Amino acid sequence: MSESVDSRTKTLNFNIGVLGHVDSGKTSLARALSSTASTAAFDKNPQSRERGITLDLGFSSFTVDFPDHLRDGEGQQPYDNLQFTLVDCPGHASLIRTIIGGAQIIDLMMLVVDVVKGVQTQTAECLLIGELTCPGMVVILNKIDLLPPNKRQSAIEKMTKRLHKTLENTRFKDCPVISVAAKPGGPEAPDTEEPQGVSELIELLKKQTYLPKRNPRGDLLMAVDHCFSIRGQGTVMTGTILQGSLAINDTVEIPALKVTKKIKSVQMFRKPVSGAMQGDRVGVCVTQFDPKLLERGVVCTPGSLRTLYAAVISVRKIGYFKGSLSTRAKFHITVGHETVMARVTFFGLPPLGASDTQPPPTQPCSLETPFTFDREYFYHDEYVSGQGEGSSGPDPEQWALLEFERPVTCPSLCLVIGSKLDTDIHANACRLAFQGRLLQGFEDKAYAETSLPHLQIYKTKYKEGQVERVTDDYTVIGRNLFKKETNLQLFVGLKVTLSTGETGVIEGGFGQSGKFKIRIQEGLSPETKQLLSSTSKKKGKGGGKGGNEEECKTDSQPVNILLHFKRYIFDPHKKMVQS
Ligand SMILES: Nc1nc2c(ncn2[C@@H]2O[C@H](COP(=O)(O)OP(=O)(O)OP(=O)(O)O)[C@@H](O)[C@H]2O)c(=O)[nH]1
Repeated sequence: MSESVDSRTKTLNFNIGVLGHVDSGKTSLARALSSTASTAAFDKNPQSRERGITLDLGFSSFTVDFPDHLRDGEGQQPYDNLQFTLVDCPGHASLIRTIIGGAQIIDLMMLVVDVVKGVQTQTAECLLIGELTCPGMVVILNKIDLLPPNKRQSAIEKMTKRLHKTLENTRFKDCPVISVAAKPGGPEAPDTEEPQGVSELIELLKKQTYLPKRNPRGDLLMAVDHCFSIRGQGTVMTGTILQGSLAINDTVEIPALKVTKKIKSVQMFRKPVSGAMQGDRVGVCVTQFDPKLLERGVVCTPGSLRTLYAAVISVRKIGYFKGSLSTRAKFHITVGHETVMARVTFFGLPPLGASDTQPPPTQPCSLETPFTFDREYFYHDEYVSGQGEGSSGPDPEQWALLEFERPVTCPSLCLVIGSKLDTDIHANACRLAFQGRLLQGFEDKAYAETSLPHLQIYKTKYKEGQVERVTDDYTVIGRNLFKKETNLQLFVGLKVTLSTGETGVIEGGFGQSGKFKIRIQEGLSPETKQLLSSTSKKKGKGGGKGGNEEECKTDSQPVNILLHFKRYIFDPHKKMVQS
């Protein structure tokens, strides 16, 4: 390792996400906390300043002494100091895609709540995103200067209690709540006005810091959030290394542009370094390309990411989502760092007793072993289970097939969030619908024919009709099972059961009105014949092959016909199989 890398490894970089409802004071707080601003910190985007809201992720950092509790057993500290990188996420509801992307690179989340307004819609969504993506959280009650001094303490205590109640059923039920005034006096106040509670907050953040797992090995994956060019030098991409490491002279791929580039230099918070690894926030200068082509995206080891047209994911419903998860419906799918529309087919194993032909999968899904589907699975019409509050990890019982509207580039096993972003943002409703992990991706456009030969998703259907009349001891005519327009050919050969116990096989249609002929293999029992003839018996005019035999026509339909079959929702071979 070179000297500069050695000196770099002495600083632990810890990423803190700043999330919360619009205008809760996230940017003000990041500004109050930070000493060193990176390229995009503090709403430098001119449009952002014009609109007074954060439009993109902002990054800034400050360095503190290495916390005592992170020293090893002998009192040695593995790093010289601790650098907090703040990832200021936009609060506006329309920017939720950016928030989800930002949340995936953080080690700790600061949830900023306006102490006067309490938990608002986006506060709740951010809390949920934090639950899905982030190991720890600190709640910041901001704008305490707006509370009258004589009631301040009691108001803070009341709000803290309320928040703990909100967090009761989440992973963050014991998380600390601290109050501050990031910008006392608001926008009109002079910058000389000192923020309140910020040094206490820094102490709290130090206490909450843990040694994040950083692994320099494996393929490189870097989330790029900004891109610009430097005349005469090249194009700089800034972002966070999510996986692996990089070094000067490495060749990296930019999958969105389908190009590879050589790394010319690397910087961490304006200091040149020769390399960086997982968890580090870097600026990487590569050989020139037009920065406008890559506003956001990923950079990786050449060939390590796949472009997927479809995927199978583990899936769990988000308890706060009030809408229905209808299968074959379209959802916004955030997969890795991209959000695209996809058609979603939910499926799971058959409920116990529903089928005796479906053994459980030999290889339950896990984060380590990609899942392969080698048998048929039961299909759920409407996905209803998983009432938990968005806890992470795959649900071994339920999956979904995603068919993307445009191909996505992502790492395997990455987080997937399904949402209904077209829901009215003023509707005060949670838009995040389900979460999961990507288990199997399909790179082939014609995946249904080639890549998914074994995945069949079906639905068990029950239909009930009635015997209309008997034509002979071995044949009855049924009705009310199919519509006039149903293609009866699809049902020929399927087994039916009569409510009197006999079994039969659908032989074909009878006439034009959806009636059908059933062959009773063992023949009708005398009791059934009696039943069918007793209700209302008319002398037939003869018909069918047994034209000379007695024909019975019933008016009150005493004998029902039960048909139980599998209808395939997804089947590359498009066949219909009876269970
Ligand atoms: N009185 C008072 N006003 C504050 C405080 N902190 C922030 N503000 C004001 O609240 C408004 C919003 O602050 P920002 O920091 O832009 O809020 P934000 O959460 O980053 O906003 P978005 O990123 O657009 O969601 C600004 O007018 C700030 O001056 C505070 O502690 N007290």
